Amino acid sequence: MCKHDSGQSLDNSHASYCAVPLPFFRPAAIPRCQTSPCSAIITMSTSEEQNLSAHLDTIFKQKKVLRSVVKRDLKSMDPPLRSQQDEAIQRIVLEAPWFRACKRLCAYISCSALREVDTTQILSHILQKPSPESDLEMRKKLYVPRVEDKNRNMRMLNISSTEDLIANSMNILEPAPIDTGGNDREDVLLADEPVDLLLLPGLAFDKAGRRLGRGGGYYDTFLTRYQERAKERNWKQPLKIALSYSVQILDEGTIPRTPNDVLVDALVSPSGLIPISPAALEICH
Ligand SMILES: Nc1nc2c(c(=O)[nH]1)N(C=O)[C@@H](CNc1ccc(C(=O)N[C@@H](CCC(=O)O)C(=O)O)cc1)CN2
Ligand SMILES: Nc1ncnc2c1ncn2[C@@H]1O[C@H](COP(=O)(O)OP(=O)(O)OP(=O)(O)O)[C@@H](O)[C@H]1O
Repeated sequence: MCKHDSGQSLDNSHASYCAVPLPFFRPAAIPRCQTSPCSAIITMSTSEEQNLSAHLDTIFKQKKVLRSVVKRDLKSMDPPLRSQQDEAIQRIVLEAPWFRACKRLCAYISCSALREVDTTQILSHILQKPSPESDLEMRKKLYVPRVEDKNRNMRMLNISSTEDLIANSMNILEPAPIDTGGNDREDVLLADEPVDLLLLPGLAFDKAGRRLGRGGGYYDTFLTRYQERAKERNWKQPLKIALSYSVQILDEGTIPRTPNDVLVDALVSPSGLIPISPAALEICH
């Protein structure tokens, strides 16, 4: 479990769930994890189930409203300011000791139509062809997202070149499941070695680690699965670092949260790294 410097719990099962507390809502009755067997059988009466479902509906509606507000703000961002922030964020990542030291990572392929923080320079840096004198040890292994279906299933597959990418139906570049040699690409959830770092996209964030995604549940599902695997194998948990324009950082308490929402460890904004969890505070020292 992570603790804020304020002492607030960052454990996904214990932190507060939503912006608007509802008196009938009983967090203890919520299944903690829907992707792995639960240790306790939770029984709810029909009326409790109805209350829970109504409560979750309210949160999803609040998220939907917030998404449209943030999308509007992103749309009205001045293009030169956006480029300046894209540059600053990528420079901060590329120069950071936690990025330089990382050996394996998952990162998103930014989509300009979605007005996401650009990752082009970060990806080019990782994928650049090694010169004869460059140290092979310095190379990083990169995994990028591939949406498998509309049921929250997303895999992170290994690529070694941007030529491995093709646009999907949402016009986001992603890898084909088979490489040019006819082999299955390595799936990070099946890999024998852990990743150190996850660079995450999102629509909005706060300084308590909350993250508002695009509503597909892909990232929260993937993060839960990966963290379970790391726990089973006694691996160090990777740092979850989200890249955010200034306008995407909202006041604490504004982003509604359900039990499935995974908190991030830190944000990179144009003004620098914003550490949130103890693991992130550690990398600052
Ligand atoms: N660059 C990038 N890759 C990613 C994600 C992402 O957020 N960014 N994903 C993260 O999950 C997954 C894809 N999920 C996506 C979910 C929604 C939309 C999208 O276009 N949403 C529209 C709204 C569509 C609607 O409401 O019907 C939008 O946000 O404007 C795109 C990707 C995997 N790859
Ligand atoms: N770990 C999970 N297990 C089961 N369902 C999940 C999980 N994570 C999210 N979901 C479901 O996915 C749907 C979308 O969730 P939500 O609106 O919170 O997505 P999001 O956080 O915006 O998207 P993303 O996770 O892709 O960034 C919801 O129905 C939610 O209950």
